[in-house]
Amino acid sequence: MSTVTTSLADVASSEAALRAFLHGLPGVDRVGADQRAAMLGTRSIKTTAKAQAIDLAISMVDLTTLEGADTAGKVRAMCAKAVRPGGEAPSVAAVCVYPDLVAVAAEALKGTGIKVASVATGFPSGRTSLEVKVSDTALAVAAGADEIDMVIDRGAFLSGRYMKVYEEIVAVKAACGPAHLKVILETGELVTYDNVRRASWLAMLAGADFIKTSTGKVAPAATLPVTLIMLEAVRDFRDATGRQVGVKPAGGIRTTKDAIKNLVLVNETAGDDWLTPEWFRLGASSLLNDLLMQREKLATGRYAGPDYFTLD
Ligand SMILES: O=C[C@H](O)COP(=O)(O)O
Repeated sequence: MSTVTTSLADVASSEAALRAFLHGLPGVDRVGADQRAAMLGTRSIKTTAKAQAIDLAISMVDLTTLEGADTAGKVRAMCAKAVRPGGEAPSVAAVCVYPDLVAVAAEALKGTGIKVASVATGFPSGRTSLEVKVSDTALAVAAGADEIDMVIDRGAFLSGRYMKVYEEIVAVKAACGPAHLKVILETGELVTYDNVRRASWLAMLAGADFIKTSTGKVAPAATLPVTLIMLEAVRDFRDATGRQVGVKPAGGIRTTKDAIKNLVLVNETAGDDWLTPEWFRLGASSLLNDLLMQREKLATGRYAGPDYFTLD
């Protein structure tokens, strides 16, 4: 049952209306969120369910490299891994790179069905003009990006200039054209859980197709309580508007245990409508290796040799 009952039609008609709506959202019970996330994180699952969960998690991975030292060769190698991770494992959902490497990834993934995601809008700080953000986005889409992972203006958000944040998301969404837009809230900088809920709603009201926790450059990144709050937000947003929005925790998700905790959180919070790569992604640079290692262990009873793929 949605916790939001006001009409959303005029919510963004003015700064005052937007502020009133966002500050009118129910407050987040911090202790409750931490406790619920911790409790869900303790859920164990049966072996067969674990094998299925591992393959589902693999299919949800946005395999990511976002380093200044990235090269075309590294991206091509990562794309090969994305297509055939190993054994009978499924392909990942997407490859996520910087804008200047989108063309390399698009070429490498042509015809595979794996999406090309590009960060944009002055990632990771976002500290640049809207003109540059829109241009950054348009160039990434023109180079072949199917998805854009943008960052919000955290300075504007934290100083209560919500309309600036809203209007930037609207402008970047327009520049995306056919590409899907993931909006990175950088929750590690938002200070409170109430701000995570507000930023989630702000991004969805502005047209986000996905809301994403983090750039992976700020700690803490994808914590379970934050992901829980964002899953509650997309659930309530769909109840209120009928539109489904995806969730992507990213940053610091390293182990199969982390991944399965996230899947339990999705199922128990938003429901199984989100338990697909279309509506839930795991943004990670090294998680895939552990998923493959645990997959091998489940299948053969032993860990494979040291020839696992590393992005480093
Ligand atoms: O968007 C994805 C993140 O940058 C990946 O973070 P990670 O390197 O901690 O897995």
